[in-house]
Amino acid sequence: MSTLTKPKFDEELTISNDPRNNKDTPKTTVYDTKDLNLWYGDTHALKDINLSIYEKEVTAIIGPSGCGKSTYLKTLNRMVELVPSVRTSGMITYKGKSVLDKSFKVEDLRTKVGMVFQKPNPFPKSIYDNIAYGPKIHGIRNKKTLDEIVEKSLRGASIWDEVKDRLKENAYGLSGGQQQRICIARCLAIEPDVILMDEPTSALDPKSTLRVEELIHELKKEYSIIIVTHNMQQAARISDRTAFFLNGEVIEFDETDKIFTTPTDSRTEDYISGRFG
Ligand SMILES: Nc1ncnc2c1ncn2[C@@H]1O[C@H](COP(=O)(O)OP(=O)(O)OP(=O)(O)O)[C@@H](O)[C@H]1O
Repeated sequence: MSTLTKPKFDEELTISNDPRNNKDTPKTTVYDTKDLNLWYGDTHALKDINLSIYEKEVTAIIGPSGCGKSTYLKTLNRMVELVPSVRTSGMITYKGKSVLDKSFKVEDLRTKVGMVFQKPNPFPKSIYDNIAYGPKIHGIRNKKTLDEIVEKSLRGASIWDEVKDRLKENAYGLSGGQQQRICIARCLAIEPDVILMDEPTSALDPKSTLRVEELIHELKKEYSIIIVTHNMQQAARISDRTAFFLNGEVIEFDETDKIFTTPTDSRTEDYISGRFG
């Protein structure tokens, strides 16, 4: 069987006392998905999805094109509602609250759940204003508070040192990799619990990809991260758990090491060893 080994970041070797590494410690879930189905008109895009997303972990979603990865991610923050033909059944809870229930205000959900997209999409504004935008919308006007949020968010996204002397410059003047970290900083500025990432490095060069992967590894100390990726080495490198989607179904969901070394389902094995997809 061809499998991928999971290279360790240096730091992982030093956190063996972390209670999250103790298999006997019950983990807290942020999202629970039960029997979720989703249709775009007649297209049955998600079928009986059951998944738990654990706090302060990186969960990777892998699978071939069109298997429903992005749809699932966009269901978690209700972006999928923007498509008029969408229908759902089943249940998603975020910290016990029913996400798909219309009484859960989408604005409240989005202050807790940030999203980073495949293509870096900074606003055509200064670096500073990109980060301050969300907090301003939430009513923060005090310049000193905004300055602090901007610095903290840019530091959190590992880009402060690169941009601290050019905060008034347009974010479009940055490289693609820097723009993506600005988008991550913009997401951190609203102090979310969860960060959804839809192929966040697929438009980046290998060096920028590594920076973002290292950043994700840092961010999971504070945030729960769900990442859709086509890059199986990336999933193996950075995630704690992996869900393998195929034709709208979750075929297997387990600890990443298990998925990439001893998968239970032969379809998972075929996919991770490159036999299809
Ligand atoms: N807005 C939409 N309207 C109708 N069908 C859609 C829409 N978006 C996605 N679909 C369909 O839903 C299914 C799942 O698509 P989705 O984009 O979630 O897959 P994916 O696994 O993220 O694919 P990729 O890896 O190519 O991004 C596909 O059959 C797709 O054609």
